[in-house]
Amino acid sequence: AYLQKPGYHLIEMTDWPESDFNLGQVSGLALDSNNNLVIFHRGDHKWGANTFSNEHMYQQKHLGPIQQDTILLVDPVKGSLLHSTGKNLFFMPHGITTDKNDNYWVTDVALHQVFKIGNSGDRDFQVVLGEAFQPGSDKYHFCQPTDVAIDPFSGNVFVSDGYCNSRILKFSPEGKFITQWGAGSSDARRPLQFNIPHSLAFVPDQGELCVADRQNGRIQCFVAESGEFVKEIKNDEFGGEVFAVSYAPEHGGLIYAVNGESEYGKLAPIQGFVMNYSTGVILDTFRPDTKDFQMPHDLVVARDGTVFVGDATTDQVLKFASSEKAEHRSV
Ligand SMILES: O=C(N[C@@H](O)C(=O)O)c1ccccc1
Repeated sequence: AYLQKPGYHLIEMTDWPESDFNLGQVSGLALDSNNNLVIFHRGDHKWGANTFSNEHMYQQKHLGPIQQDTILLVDPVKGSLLHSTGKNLFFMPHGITTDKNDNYWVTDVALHQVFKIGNSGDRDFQVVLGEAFQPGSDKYHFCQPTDVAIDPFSGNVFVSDGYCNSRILKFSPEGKFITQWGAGSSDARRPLQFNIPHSLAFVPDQGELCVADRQNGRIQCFVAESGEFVKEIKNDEFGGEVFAVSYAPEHGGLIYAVNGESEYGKLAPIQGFVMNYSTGVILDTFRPDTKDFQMPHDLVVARDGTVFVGDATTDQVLKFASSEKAEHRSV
């Protein structure tokens, strides 16, 4: 019940991490079944204005795949490196999640593909969806897919597709197409319209899937089984763009989000939000202690309530804990 107590507030743990991970652009974060932190980053590859053609074709194949390990497993308390993998596999990492066997499911916006890989990083992908470097919008092609979420009960796989397709697809655990929903538009009033579905969060206690509808500056939630629209969560404090969303079942259900700088300029401070899932009411906002967020790109919430945020411009992962907990720490 720490949330209801006055004085609850997430503050940055400025002494975390203890190690320097030499991160590139941090695109995705996940947690494994031990609540270890998984970081998906781009090494020396950067997504800039000329990285893709107007037809969404990746322009830097000649650079080859990223030579650094792109998937890091990190101790959430100390911030020490436990394991790293994923070198020579990816060109432009984006989203990452884990399934109940701690396999990694990732998206690569340059490859326009989704992969399931074992956490030992063995090169043999267990599932590959999409055609390498080939954007498309049928059941077998994506266009800059942004994230993956797994239903822990059925093992079904959800893909947010993406920068240039504006839809959600659902696959079986083995990667067999089941269904899809959504359409593209910047019409921020109508349900099922997306303008960059950018991040996914599965809500296990409701059997729902929430989507950060980035350029529409809102979160849309759906029945995971059918894709039926359930609700929209939108707050003026989002300022026009919502980059990432994460869910925690504690305290009746909390949904977390980070916003982004709107294309119309900085309409609101860039920060994290803690919201009551059923009402959408903001319970807390949080931002770094000293340096501002630049492009908070993904976030995850650990079982103990600590929050990790990956920033794709400062190339950092920041850790936040409730001030009460932090006070215990400082004693
Ligand atoms: O949004 C962009 N990138 C981030 O989301 C990301 O790096 O994933 C982007 C869009 C156009 C050009 C360059 C970058």
